[in-house]
Amino acid sequence: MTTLYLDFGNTRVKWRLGQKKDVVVQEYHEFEAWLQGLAGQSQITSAVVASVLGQARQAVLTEVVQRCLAVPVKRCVVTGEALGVRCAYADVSRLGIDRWLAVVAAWSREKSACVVADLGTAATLDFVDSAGVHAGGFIVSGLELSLRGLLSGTDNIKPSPSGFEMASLKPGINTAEAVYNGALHALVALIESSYQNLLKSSPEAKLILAGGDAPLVGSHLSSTYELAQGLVFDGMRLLEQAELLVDA
Ligand SMILES: Nc1ncnc2c1ncn2[C@@H]1O[C@H](COP(=O)(O)OP(=O)(O)OP(=O)(O)O)[C@@H](O)[C@H]1O
Ligand SMILES: CC(C)(CO)[C@@H](O)C(=O)NCCC(=O)O
Ligand SMILES: [K+]
Repeated sequence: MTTLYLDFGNTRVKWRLGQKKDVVVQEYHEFEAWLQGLAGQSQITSAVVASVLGQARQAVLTEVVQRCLAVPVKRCVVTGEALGVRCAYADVSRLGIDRWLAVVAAWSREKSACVVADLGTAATLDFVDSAGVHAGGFIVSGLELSLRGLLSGTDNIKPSPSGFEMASLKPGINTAEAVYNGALHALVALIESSYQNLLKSSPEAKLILAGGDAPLVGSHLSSTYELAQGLVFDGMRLLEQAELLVDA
């Protein structure tokens, strides 16, 4: 009995097999070929998907999973309450499933107030209190996307492509530093101020980072934080165990 857990993100697919802890990243253009290969070599008996994609793309990918694996496929959905966490959105179906899974997993683990920052294509911050009440959150552009947005909306910002690995929180003395450091600083400042604010009401609050840019952004934080890259997958397993999944 092995379950394949799939996280359909905006840029890439991530997956985890059974109880394994490592998360593997897959590009969409090679998804079907990869899945066929995996079907041949693993004893997969079911699949669980979490998707932030629109209905049409999600349906196509779900069909690919059903066709390649020929196993029951379940889907994670946001509910008003799950594992002691209460959702802040009035229309829970509008909250991104990745945010919900991360919040449910973080709170189940910590049982304390948390800021959960998922730093992917978009960067999201979600807040949950010590009673498991989700207070909502923020959605901003992730590092790459914020830079791309800036460059596409202006005519004469032309940085040399130095990359975020070189970035720091210092004011830039050339265009590349100004834009890369600016995007990094904006995200770091949002995380720090959000967390410091939560600490005022919940001194035991934790700061938890996930997503592709978590190690880089985390390295520039002065607050103490935990890296939890498998958070969305931990949430998938928790909803599965709680029998909160629906048929895909
Ligand atoms: N090999 C890589 N390819 C793409 N992005 C990467 C890679 N390594 C690190 N990153 C960084 O990770 C970020 C994307 O994060 P992540 O992989 O969590 O998002 P995603 O796959 O687009 O999924 P989601 O839609 O869930 O955010 C980018 O901003 C980029 O800077
Ligand atoms: C914000 C993203 C893109 C982050 O992956 C995703 O959670 C999403 O598409 N959310 C839907 C909008 C919302 O959460 O309010
Ligand atoms: K994500």
